[in-house]
This record gives sequence, C-alpha cells and structure tokens, in this order.
Amino acid sequence: MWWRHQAVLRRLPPLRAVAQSPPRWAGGALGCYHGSAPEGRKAKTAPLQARGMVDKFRMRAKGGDGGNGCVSLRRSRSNRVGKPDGGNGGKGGDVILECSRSIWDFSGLQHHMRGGRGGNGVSKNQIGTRGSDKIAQVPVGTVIHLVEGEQPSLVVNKPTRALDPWDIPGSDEHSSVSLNQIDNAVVKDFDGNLSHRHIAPEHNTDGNEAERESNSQSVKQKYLHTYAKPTFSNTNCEVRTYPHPEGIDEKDQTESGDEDFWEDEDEFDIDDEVEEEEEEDSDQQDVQYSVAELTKPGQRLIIARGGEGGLGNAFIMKEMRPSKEYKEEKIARLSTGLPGTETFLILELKSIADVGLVGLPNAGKSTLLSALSRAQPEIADYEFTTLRPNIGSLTYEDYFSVKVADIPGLIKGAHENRGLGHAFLRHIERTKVLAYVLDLAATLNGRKGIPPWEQLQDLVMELEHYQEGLTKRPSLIVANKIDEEGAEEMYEELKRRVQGVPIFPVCAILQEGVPDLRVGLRNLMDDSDPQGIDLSKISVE
Ligand SMILES: Nc1nc2c(ncn2[C@@H]2O[C@H](COP(=O)(O)OP(=O)(O)OP(=O)(O)O)[C@@H](O)[C@H]2O)c(=O)[nH]1
Repeated sequence: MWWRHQAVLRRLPPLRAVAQSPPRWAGGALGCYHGSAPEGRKAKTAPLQARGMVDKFRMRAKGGDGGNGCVSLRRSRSNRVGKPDGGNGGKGGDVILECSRSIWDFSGLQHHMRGGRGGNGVSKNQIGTRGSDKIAQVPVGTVIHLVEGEQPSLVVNKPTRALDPWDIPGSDEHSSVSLNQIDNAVVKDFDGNLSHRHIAPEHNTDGNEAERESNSQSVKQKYLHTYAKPTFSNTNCEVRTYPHPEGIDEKDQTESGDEDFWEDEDEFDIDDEVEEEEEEDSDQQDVQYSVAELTKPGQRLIIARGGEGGLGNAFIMKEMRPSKEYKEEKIARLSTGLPGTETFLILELKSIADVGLVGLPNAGKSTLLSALSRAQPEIADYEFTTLRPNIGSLTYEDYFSVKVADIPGLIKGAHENRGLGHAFLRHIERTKVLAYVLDLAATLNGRKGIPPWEQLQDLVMELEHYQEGLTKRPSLIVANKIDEEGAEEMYEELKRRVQGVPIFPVCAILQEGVPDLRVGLRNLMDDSDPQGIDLSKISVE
C-alpha cells in the first residue's frame, strides 16, 4: 500500500510552497475579502481589514466579447444550395462605474470585472442576445486614473422612460432603462472622435477593398440603426480559420478568449507584498492621472466596452455581396464577434468627508467620532490605532447631514513621510472643514506629551508643509479630555494662547460638550465667511 501513499503525496504541493502562498481570502493592502475565510482564521484577520475605508483601488475591466454571427443556409426542395439565414451576433456587455451616494468607499468592489459575452446569432436570421453589463457602484468623488487601455467615457443620462413598475429595483444589470442609457452613450461616442470598426457593404465586387468600404456610408448607417453598436479600431479581429460550422447553435458556443484576462486573477487576491509590487509597477507605467471624475450620484462611466457582435451570413450576403473568390474569407472575418476592450484603472476617492478630525496620535479623535456619530472606530490608548480614515455621519434635527472623518494620527515630520506619512495627509485634502483635536491632558499627571498649543502649532505646520493654504480652511478646535485633573486650567491657557478660531471644551469619552460641538460644526458649515487657523495667532512662548 505504501506506493499509493507515495502517489498521493506526490500530487500534493511541497510544504514550503503551501506555507508561502497566502490564502485567497487574505485580501491585500488595497483590497478586500475575496470569498469566505475559514472559520477561526477570519476572526484573526477581519479587524485589520474592516478597520478603515478603502480609498484607493486598482481595477481591471474587460468588456464582454461580441457573439459570433451565425453562418447557416436554409435549404428547401426548390433551393438545394440554400439561402443564407444566419443572424448577427449580440454585442458584448460593457463594464460601467456608477456614482452612488450610498457607497462610502471601494471595499465592496471586485478587482476584476467583465461584461457578459454577447450571444451568438442563430439561424432563421435571429440576432444573438446582448451581453449583460456589469455595473459597479462607486462613491461620490471617485477619481479615475488610467494605467492601461482606453479613456473611459461618461454616459449621458438621457431620460428614457418612466420607471416600469415591473422593474426590480437594483437589478441594474438587466434593467432596460440602464441599457437604453448605455446605448445612447455608445452611439454618441460613435459620432464623436473615436474610430470604430468599419462595416462595409460590397456593391462593387471587383473594386479594391478600401474603396468599397469608404463608399458604404449609407449601408453602415442602416446597419448601425438596425443592429450594430460601434466598437473601437484597436480591437482588430483577425480570423485565420473559418470560425464555426454552418447552422451552428448558440448553445454550442463556449466562452473563450478571456482566459488570459482571468489567469492573473490571483495576483490581485494574494498578499500585501504582491499588491505593493503591482502598485510600484503601475507607478512606473505611464499613468494618465484624473482622466475622469464621478461627482454626481447617478453618473455613469463606461470603463470597458463590449465587443461588437459578428455578422451573420444573411447580412453579409445581402448587404456586402462578396465576390465568390473572397466569400469564405469575408464571412470568416466578419462573422467573428469582436473582443471587448480592456482597461486597467486606479480609482481614488477624492472628497471623503465634510469635516476632518485632525490631531496627534492618542488625542481622542476616534473616541470623538464615535461620540458625534454612530461610527464605531477602534479605540485604544496606543498611538496609530487608526490606520485608515473612519467616517461617521452626523445628522441634525432638520435632517442636515455632515460626514465626519477621523484622520489617522498626524505627527511632526509627517510631510517628510514620518509616521503614517503622506498617505493620510492626502485624506485631509479631501475634507472641507477641519476640526483640530487637541489633548489637554498630554502634559498632565507626569505625562511626557506636548502642551495643546504646541500640538496645534505642529499640526498647522505639518499641514502647511504638505500643502500651502490647507489650514485656511474653515476650522475649529476641540479641546479634548477636559475631564482630566488640571485640564480646566490647560483649557483656559489654550484660550489665551490661541486666537481667531472657536474652541470647544469636550470630554469625548463621556460625551460632555459634544452637543455644543455639533452646533459649532454646523455653524462652520453654514458660515459664509469662516476662518482658518493663522500660525501668527498661536503663541507658544
Ligand atoms: N480621559 C479621557 N480619555 C479619553 C478621552 N477621549 C479619548 N480618550 C482616551 O484616549 C485614548 C486614545 O483615544 P483614541 O480615540 O483612540 O485616539 P486617536 O486620536 O483616535 O488615536 P490614533 O488612532 O492613534 O490617532 C484612549 O485610551 C481613549 O480612551 C476623553 O475625553 N477623556
């Protein structure tokens, strides 16, 4: 029996390899969960992943391939040769980003998205089904950087028709409304600057091909209006062999050609190291920054287009009339559905919140966020508990809502990438109003911290170093930990030393002073001439 065991063992991967390759569910630095983690392990990794928002995300998208046109002959007793009756293939589905107010970050996105494949044409002149669109919802303020592929195009949201009561809410993928909208955009693009595959009829069988194709405007228009959606010139489709037998059925077709696209899927699912490497790679590539921005809910952006369906032999024979000698070749070329376009994008979140809580590590920002809103960030008495911004929503009696972000602890030298470095300074850029959270108790009871006014000076200087004018944003000061012994005196001293901005004494842990702070934040948002912080108005001597 030992040889059986040997055979089984040989089939297993070597132990070292197993240990090195992280599980698929581990996710990555910029990623999220993929699939479900085995019990036990999940509990260990979940807090790390769930801690903060995902504000940068890499995504590969591929439009669905167009379905093949059908090559079929309808024979009858009177017509033994047969009449071409193969229908055109359906267009592949697009991959679309949709801007939504109910989405906060990129944690729910997939790194790979692919539009559905168009159905193949069928005999009796039946057109293949259109591939389903894949729609990913992204937050308001998503900026798109292009690493590879075509520029995405914004879909013009034309009102199409009143909502059908039978439409299932949220079933965007199959919603006729969304498909209409997408079609509008596609046709619009065709009229624009992009070039597409040119479908030409062959009225003149002995002219040269290029000439024939340029003389085909009227039929092309007809073709577009009746069936085809345009695709792009770079999706050249070279067919060397006859694509499929006559009378082939849609069911016989299997999805193919996308294996390469999915082959590297694991790259995205593995670990931080690989993620970082990829990030470096994309840094080295010519990234086109900010090619598009989604700022309004409902906006849609096509990031990868479905390929055009191939033509059926009925259409080819009727509209293009190929010469006998080129017939087979022409049918082979035109009946193959075109592949969808591919893009590699980096999505980045621009404006993350109305209010940014800025403070040194341990000042109590996360505690304050949970006191102001229902957010439940991780709180601990060690520095850098917060590694990514947490966001909470503060709602007033009149339903006015303000988003508050707890920005990871800022330290002196952050602009030189010390501590958590640039990464979080970027988040501050994405807030409208700043609330400086100062720790009144940092020097009390033998603690070796720095006094609140110096904390403020350091914060202001760091922000200004990172981006000039950042501290001119409407600001207020939260003097936290007022409950500690000696904190009242510190607060009085702080008021003497800092001028020009409102200061709110707060005990975040007991929620004291929080109602006044809520009003203060609201006033700051409503104020027509709010003040920023002036370094010259902070006295540290
Ligand atoms: N006495 C007192 N302690 C507080 C108060 N607010 C927060 N703390 C404590 O201060 C410590 C740090 O609180 P956090 O809310 O994690 O501070 P943070 O600024 O988010 O820290 P980082 O994540 O490092 O940026 C925790 O032990 C809190 O319990 C307060 O009002 N009074």
